[in-house]
Amino acid sequence: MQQTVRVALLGLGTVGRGVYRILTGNAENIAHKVGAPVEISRILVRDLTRDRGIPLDPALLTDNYQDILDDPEIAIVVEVMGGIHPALDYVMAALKRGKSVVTANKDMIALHGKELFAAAAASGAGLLFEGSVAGGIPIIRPLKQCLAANRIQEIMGIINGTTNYMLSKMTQEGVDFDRALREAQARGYAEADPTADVEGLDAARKLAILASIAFNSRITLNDVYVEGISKITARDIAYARELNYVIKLLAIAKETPGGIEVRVHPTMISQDHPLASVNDVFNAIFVRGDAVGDTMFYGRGAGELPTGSAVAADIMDAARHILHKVPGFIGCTCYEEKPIKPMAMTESKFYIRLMVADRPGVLAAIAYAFGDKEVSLASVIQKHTDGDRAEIVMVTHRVREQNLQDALRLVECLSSVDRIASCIRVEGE
Ligand SMILES: NC(=O)C1=CN([C@@H]2O[C@H](COP(=O)(O)OP(=O)(O)OC[C@H]3O[C@@H](n4cnc5c(N)ncnc54)[C@H](OP(=O)(O)O)[C@@H]3O)[C@@H](O)[C@H]2O)C=CC1
Ligand SMILES: N[C@@H](CC=O)C(=O)O
Ligand code: NA
Repeated sequence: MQQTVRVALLGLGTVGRGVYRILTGNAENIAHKVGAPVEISRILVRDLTRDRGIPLDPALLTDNYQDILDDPEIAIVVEVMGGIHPALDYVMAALKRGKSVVTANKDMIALHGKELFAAAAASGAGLLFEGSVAGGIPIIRPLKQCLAANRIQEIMGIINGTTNYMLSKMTQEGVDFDRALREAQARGYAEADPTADVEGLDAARKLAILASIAFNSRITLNDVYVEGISKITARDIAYARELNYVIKLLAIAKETPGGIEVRVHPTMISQDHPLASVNDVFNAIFVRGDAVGDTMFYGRGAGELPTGSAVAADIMDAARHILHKVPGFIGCTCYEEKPIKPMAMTESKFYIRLMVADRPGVLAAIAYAFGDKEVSLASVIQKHTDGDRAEIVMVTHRVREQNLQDALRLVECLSSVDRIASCIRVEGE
């Protein structure tokens, strides 16, 4: 067996603890597979005194990154602290010194991937980020390696564990939004600022990473249309059930003749759809390639050990590359510059819930406004509410986003319409 490969962790929170547990608990198995022992030599944290809840030699801890950067024995830096600064500065500095980097930080990869790949390529260091998308599910490596010979046509999936956990609890147990979020946070699924999860930004960052790899063209967060789940109500969940749908936060990326379509939004899908039964913290990603056809990746999308599993495997890969003195990792593959399709040009079916006056002619006026913008209705449900108000729920046929938004503007102006309570896209039929 060769000499020990030394690793430093930046961060010992949910993911850091998972990586620590796996590298120490499975040390012998890992050493055999790598061909050398892999050992954690240093761990950067903010608070040196906090009880970490794991058997840990306190001498491993430091609050000074220079201790890690200046240690020539440390070959791999594992960034699991999160955020952009100082994580980016630390990772850049490590790559420039020729230390390989493993990270689970999708914020950083989605925003600074290009310069990080350039720095890694310049020094010959590895840069691996399997944990950054869909936690424990292998998806970066399959796209970069196993499916590399394909032209990828479409990616569609559930890629945020927190919101999928929340929507599952809200749908199956009637748990309210705030409690569902608190539970997801207590389980270690949520980001430090959970707004990133509930407003869809975390999924959008992951989709930007996946789409960049899939379509060989740099896609950034700004290119992704994003809507989160904060406006989803118990009423919409109940209507979804009545219509044989379930609501999921879907991430969708497609290569179309009009450009690359990249969007994250709450979506109603049929209860028979394969993604409808993906619940709790589980994620699933459907990938269609021109040669392989349809593939599906499923597993836990967040949490200590599942994410630790992906990060630890990246560490093992980086360690093998170092031992065999080969760069090994696959760098930036964005060799094309493809246009992004404007959201207004995309097409979906829509579920729309309106609060209206309960009087004759209201439905006809609404149907006329939709017809005027070439939006045709597939079904309409009308229910009485208190007094003279009513609730109308409609599902449209497939329509261009621009037409739908134009029609909603007309509907909003009708004196008999109090408000548009919800508008949720319907996919997968
Ligand atoms: N949680 C999950 O399920 C998943 C998370 N990720 C990503 O992994 C990364 C880590 O997430 P997670 O483990 O949940 O985060 P946590 O908040 O649980 O842990 C962050 C750790 O980083 C340390 N840290 C943060 N900032 C600094 C700093 N400036 N200097 C030194 N140490 C610092 C903290 O130290 P201290 O403990 O002293 O405060 C803490 O140990 C993020 O990029 C996240 O997006 C990816 C996939 C899944
Ligand atoms: N907050 C993220 C963590 C994993 O990436 C999620 O909930 O999916
Ligand atoms: Na992953």
